[in-house]
Amino acid sequence: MTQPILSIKDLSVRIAGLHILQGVSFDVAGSGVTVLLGRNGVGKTTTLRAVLGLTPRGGEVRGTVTIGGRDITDQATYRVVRDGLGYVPEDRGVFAGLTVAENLRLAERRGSAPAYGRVFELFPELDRRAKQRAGSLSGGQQQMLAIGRILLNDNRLLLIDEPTKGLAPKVVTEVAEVLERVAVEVPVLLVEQNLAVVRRLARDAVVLDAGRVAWTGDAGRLLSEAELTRSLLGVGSSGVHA
Ligand SMILES: Nc1ncnc2c1ncn2[C@@H]1O[C@H](COP(=O)(O)OP(=O)(O)OP(=O)(O)O)[C@@H](O)[C@H]1O
Repeated sequence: MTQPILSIKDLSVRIAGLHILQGVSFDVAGSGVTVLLGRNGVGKTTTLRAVLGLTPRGGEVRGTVTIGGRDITDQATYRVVRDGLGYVPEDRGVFAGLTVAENLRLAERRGSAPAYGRVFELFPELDRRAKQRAGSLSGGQQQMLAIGRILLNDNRLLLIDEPTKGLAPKVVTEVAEVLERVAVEVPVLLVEQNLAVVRRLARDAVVLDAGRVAWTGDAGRLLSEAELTRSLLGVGSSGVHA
Protein backbone atom coordinates (compact mmCIF):
# COMPACT_ATOMS: atom_id res chain seq x y z
CA MET A 1 0.00 0.00 0.00
CA THR A 2 1.22 3.52 -0.74
CA GLN A 3 1.37 5.91 2.22
CA PRO A 4 -1.94 5.37 4.09
CA ILE A 5 -4.13 8.40 4.69
CA LEU A 6 -5.50 6.92 7.94
CA SER A 7 -3.66 4.65 10.31
CA ILE A 8 -5.36 3.08 13.32
CA LYS A 9 -3.12 1.33 15.81
CA ASP A 10 -4.23 -0.80 18.74
CA LEU A 11 -7.52 1.05 19.18
CA SER A 12 -9.49 -0.03 22.23
CA VAL A 13 -12.82 1.43 23.29
CA ARG A 14 -14.71 0.72 26.48
CA ILE A 15 -18.21 2.06 26.93
CA ALA A 16 -20.40 1.44 29.96
CA GLY A 17 -18.06 -1.32 31.13
CA LEU A 18 -18.13 -3.11 27.75
CA HIS A 19 -14.84 -3.67 25.94
CA ILE A 20 -16.25 -2.90 22.48
CA LEU A 21 -13.01 -2.52 20.49
CA GLN A 22 -10.11 -4.68 21.60
CA GLY A 23 -6.92 -3.56 19.88
CA VAL A 24 -8.07 -2.72 16.35
CA SER A 25 -5.27 -1.88 13.88
CA PHE A 26 -5.60 -1.18 10.17
CA ASP A 27 -4.62 1.31 7.48
CA VAL A 28 -6.77 3.11 4.91
CA ALA A 29 -5.14 3.73 1.54
CA GLY A 30 -4.75 7.26 0.24
CA SER A 31 -7.05 6.56 -2.72
CA GLY A 32 -10.21 4.59 -3.49
CA VAL A 33 -12.67 2.93 -1.15
CA THR A 34 -11.74 0.82 1.87
CA VAL A 35 -14.75 -1.01 3.23
CA LEU A 36 -15.17 -1.85 6.92
CA LEU A 37 -17.25 -5.00 7.18
CA GLY A 38 -18.56 -7.31 9.87
CA ARG A 39 -21.70 -8.73 11.38
CA ASN A 40 -24.08 -6.49 13.31
CA GLY A 41 -22.67 -5.13 16.55
CA VAL A 42 -18.98 -5.97 15.95
CA GLY A 43 -17.84 -2.36 16.37
CA LYS A 44 -17.83 -0.71 12.91
CA THR A 45 -19.65 2.46 13.94
CA THR A 46 -17.69 2.57 17.21
CA THR A 47 -14.48 2.58 15.14
CA LEU A 48 -15.57 5.51 12.96
CA ARG A 49 -16.79 7.45 15.97
CA ALA A 50 -13.54 6.86 17.88
CA VAL A 51 -11.53 8.21 14.92
CA LEU A 52 -13.68 11.34 15.00
CA GLY A 53 -13.44 11.80 18.76
CA LEU A 54 -17.15 11.05 19.12
CA THR A 55 -16.98 8.26 21.67
CA PRO A 56 -19.76 8.91 24.22
CA ARG A 57 -18.83 10.76 27.37
CA GLY A 58 -17.45 8.39 29.98
CA GLY A 59 -16.14 6.05 27.30
CA GLU A 60 -12.46 5.15 27.41
CA VAL A 61 -10.37 5.23 24.22
CA ARG A 62 -6.83 3.90 23.88
CA GLY A 63 -4.57 3.55 20.89
CA THR A 64 -3.30 5.85 18.16
CA VAL A 65 -5.00 7.41 15.14
CA THR A 66 -2.99 9.28 12.51
CA ILE A 67 -4.15 11.13 9.40
CA GLY A 68 -1.50 11.62 6.74
CA GLY A 69 1.09 10.81 9.39
CA ARG A 70 -0.24 13.40 11.87
CA ASP A 71 -1.39 12.12 15.25
CA ILE A 72 -5.03 13.08 15.87
CA THR A 73 -5.60 10.84 18.88
CA ASP A 74 -7.60 12.65 21.57
CA GLN A 75 -8.21 15.70 19.37
CA ALA A 76 -11.53 17.48 19.60
CA THR A 77 -13.95 16.53 16.82
CA TYR A 78 -14.06 20.03 15.34
CA ARG A 79 -10.28 19.96 14.92
CA VAL A 80 -10.38 16.53 13.28
CA VAL A 81 -13.04 17.80 10.87
CA ARG A 82 -11.00 20.93 10.16
CA ASP A 83 -8.08 18.65 9.49
CA GLY A 84 -10.02 17.31 6.53
CA LEU A 85 -12.15 14.43 7.76
CA GLY A 86 -15.70 14.39 6.38
CA TYR A 87 -18.28 12.24 8.20
CA VAL A 88 -21.66 10.97 7.10
CA PRO A 89 -23.23 9.25 10.12
CA GLU A 90 -25.54 6.25 9.85
CA ASP A 91 -28.59 8.34 10.77
CA ARG A 92 -27.48 10.97 8.19
CA GLY A 93 -27.68 13.76 10.76
CA VAL A 94 -29.51 16.29 8.58
CA PHE A 95 -31.46 19.02 10.38
CA ALA A 96 -35.06 18.07 9.68
CA GLY A 97 -36.50 21.49 10.52
CA LEU A 98 -34.14 23.38 8.23
CA THR A 99 -34.28 23.67 4.46
CA VAL A 100 -31.85 21.96 2.13
CA ALA A 101 -30.10 25.30 1.51
CA GLU A 102 -29.82 25.97 5.25
CA ASN A 103 -28.37 22.50 5.89
CA LEU A 104 -25.74 23.16 3.25
CA ARG A 105 -24.98 26.64 4.53
CA LEU A 106 -24.38 25.26 8.03
CA ALA A 107 -21.71 22.94 6.64
CA GLU A 108 -19.66 25.76 5.11
CA ARG A 109 -16.22 26.03 6.68
CA ARG A 110 -14.71 29.37 7.43
CA GLY A 111 -11.60 30.09 5.41
CA SER A 112 -12.43 28.01 2.33
CA ALA A 113 -14.82 28.64 -0.55
CA PRO A 114 -17.74 26.16 -0.45
CA ALA A 115 -17.90 24.04 -3.62
CA TYR A 116 -21.61 24.49 -4.43
CA GLY A 117 -20.88 23.87 -8.12
CA ARG A 118 -19.48 20.41 -7.41
CA VAL A 119 -22.34 19.52 -5.03
CA PHE A 120 -25.09 20.61 -7.44
CA GLU A 121 -23.40 18.88 -10.35
CA LEU A 122 -23.48 15.59 -8.43
CA PHE A 123 -26.90 16.26 -6.91
CA PRO A 124 -29.00 18.56 -9.14
CA GLU A 125 -31.99 17.64 -6.99
CA LEU A 126 -30.51 19.46 -3.99
CA ASP A 127 -30.48 22.64 -6.06
CA ARG A 128 -34.08 22.11 -7.19
CA ARG A 129 -35.21 21.38 -3.63
CA ALA A 130 -33.17 24.15 -1.96
CA LYS A 131 -36.21 25.58 -0.18
CA GLN A 132 -37.69 22.26 0.93
CA ARG A 133 -37.43 21.24 4.58
CA ALA A 134 -34.91 18.40 4.93
CA GLY A 135 -37.35 16.45 7.12
CA SER A 136 -39.76 16.16 4.20
CA LEU A 137 -37.15 14.67 1.83
CA SER A 138 -37.19 10.95 1.03
CA GLY A 139 -34.54 8.75 2.67
CA GLY A 140 -32.50 8.75 -0.53
CA GLN A 141 -32.70 12.53 -0.88
CA GLN A 142 -31.64 12.96 2.76
CA GLN A 143 -28.66 10.71 2.08
CA MET A 144 -27.73 12.85 -0.93
CA LEU A 145 -27.94 15.93 1.30
CA ALA A 146 -25.75 14.30 3.96
CA ILE A 147 -23.13 13.39 1.36
CA GLY A 148 -23.47 16.71 -0.48
CA ARG A 149 -22.90 18.56 2.76
CA ILE A 150 -19.43 17.07 3.29
CA LEU A 151 -18.50 17.64 -0.36
CA LEU A 152 -18.90 21.40 0.06
CA ASN A 153 -15.45 21.35 1.61
CA ASP A 154 -12.16 19.82 0.55
CA ASN A 155 -11.51 16.72 2.59
CA ARG A 156 -8.58 14.36 2.86
CA LEU A 157 -10.74 11.38 3.82
CA LEU A 158 -14.46 10.63 4.05
CA LEU A 159 -15.95 8.30 6.67
CA ILE A 160 -19.36 7.12 5.49
CA ASP A 161 -21.52 4.84 7.64
CA GLU A 162 -24.05 2.58 5.91
CA PRO A 163 -25.18 5.06 3.25
CA THR A 164 -27.55 2.63 1.52
CA LYS A 165 -29.29 1.33 4.63
CA GLY A 166 -33.06 1.29 4.28
CA LEU A 167 -33.07 2.66 0.72
CA ALA A 168 -35.01 1.28 -2.25
CA PRO A 169 -32.89 -0.70 -4.77
CA LYS A 170 -33.01 2.04 -7.41
CA VAL A 171 -31.83 4.63 -4.87
CA VAL A 172 -29.10 2.26 -3.63
CA THR A 173 -27.77 2.22 -7.20
CA GLU A 174 -27.90 6.03 -7.38
CA VAL A 175 -26.01 6.40 -4.09
CA ALA A 176 -23.41 3.84 -5.23
CA GLU A 177 -22.94 5.77 -8.49
CA VAL A 178 -22.36 8.99 -6.59
CA LEU A 179 -19.89 7.38 -4.19
CA GLU A 180 -18.03 5.86 -7.12
CA ARG A 181 -17.55 9.35 -8.59
CA VAL A 182 -16.66 10.87 -5.21
CA ALA A 183 -14.03 8.20 -4.52
CA VAL A 184 -12.12 9.16 -7.65
CA GLU A 185 -11.32 12.46 -5.93
CA VAL A 186 -11.07 11.59 -2.24
CA PRO A 187 -10.41 8.34 -0.36
CA VAL A 188 -13.33 6.82 1.53
CA LEU A 189 -13.62 4.54 4.55
CA LEU A 190 -17.05 3.01 4.06
CA VAL A 191 -19.20 0.89 6.34
CA GLU A 192 -21.58 -0.98 4.07
CA GLN A 193 -23.62 -4.18 4.45
CA ASN A 194 -24.88 -4.37 0.86
CA LEU A 195 -22.32 -6.64 -0.76
CA ALA A 196 -23.31 -5.67 -4.30
CA VAL A 197 -22.37 -2.09 -3.40
CA VAL A 198 -19.16 -3.30 -1.74
CA ARG A 199 -18.30 -5.30 -4.86
CA ARG A 200 -18.83 -2.25 -7.04
CA LEU A 201 -16.94 0.28 -4.91
CA ALA A 202 -14.34 -1.24 -2.64
CA ARG A 203 -10.76 -2.12 -3.40
CA ASP A 204 -9.62 -2.93 0.13
CA ALA A 205 -11.56 -4.62 2.92
CA VAL A 206 -11.19 -4.78 6.69
CA VAL A 207 -13.42 -7.23 8.53
CA LEU A 208 -14.15 -6.84 12.23
CA ASP A 209 -15.37 -9.59 14.48
CA ALA A 210 -16.23 -9.05 18.14
CA GLY A 211 -14.16 -5.88 18.40
CA ARG A 212 -11.06 -7.22 16.64
CA VAL A 213 -9.77 -7.25 13.09
CA ALA A 214 -10.55 -10.68 11.68
CA TRP A 215 -9.32 -10.17 8.10
CA THR A 216 -7.79 -7.52 5.85
CA GLY A 217 -7.12 -7.73 2.14
CA ASP A 218 -8.53 -7.34 -1.32
CA ALA A 219 -12.30 -6.79 -1.26
CA GLY A 220 -12.82 -8.58 -4.58
CA ARG A 221 -10.99 -11.63 -3.29
CA LEU A 222 -13.02 -11.73 -0.09
CA LEU A 223 -16.29 -11.63 -2.00
CA SER A 224 -15.18 -14.12 -4.62
CA GLU A 225 -14.55 -16.78 -2.00
CA ALA A 226 -17.96 -17.87 -0.79
CA GLU A 227 -16.67 -19.85 2.19
CA LEU A 228 -14.49 -16.94 3.37
CA THR A 229 -17.40 -14.51 3.02
CA ARG A 230 -19.69 -16.85 4.91
CA SER A 231 -17.24 -17.46 7.74
CA LEU A 232 -16.41 -13.76 8.21
CA LEU A 233 -19.75 -12.14 7.53
CA GLY A 234 -22.27 -14.93 8.07
CA VAL A 235 -23.76 -14.32 4.63
CA GLY A 236 -23.35 -15.77 1.16
CA SER A 237 -21.32 -13.66 -1.26
CA SER A 238 -24.57 -12.39 -2.79
CA GLY A 239 -25.19 -10.71 0.55
CA VAL A 240 -28.14 -12.92 1.45
CA HIS A 241 -28.07 -14.11 5.03
CA ALA A 242 -26.98 -17.73 5.09
N1 LIG B 1 -23.12 4.12 23.75
C1 LIG B 1 -23.12 2.79 23.91
N2 LIG B 1 -23.44 2.24 25.09
C2 LIG B 1 -23.43 0.88 25.25
N3 LIG B 1 -23.10 0.01 24.27
C3 LIG B 1 -22.79 0.50 23.09
C4 LIG B 1 -22.76 1.92 22.82
N4 LIG B 1 -22.39 2.11 21.54
C5 LIG B 1 -22.20 0.87 21.02
N5 LIG B 1 -22.42 -0.09 21.93
C6 LIG B 1 -22.33 -1.54 21.74
O1 LIG B 1 -21.09 -1.79 21.09
C7 LIG B 1 -21.23 -2.84 20.14
C8 LIG B 1 -20.74 -2.34 18.80
O2 LIG B 1 -21.65 -1.35 18.29
P1 LIG B 1 -21.44 -0.69 16.87
O3 LIG B 1 -22.61 0.22 16.64
O4 LIG B 1 -20.07 -0.12 16.78
O5 LIG B 1 -21.52 -1.95 15.91
P2 LIG B 1 -21.65 -2.04 14.34
O6 LIG B 1 -20.67 -3.05 13.89
O7 LIG B 1 -21.58 -0.69 13.74
O8 LIG B 1 -23.13 -2.62 14.23
P3 LIG B 1 -24.29 -2.45 13.12
O9 LIG B 1 -23.81 -3.18 11.90
O10 LIG B 1 -25.45 -3.15 13.76
O11 LIG B 1 -24.51 -0.98 12.90
C9 LIG B 1 -22.69 -3.25 20.16
O12 LIG B 1 -22.83 -4.38 20.96
C10 LIG B 1 -23.37 -2.05 20.77
O13 LIG B 1 -24.55 -2.44 21.43
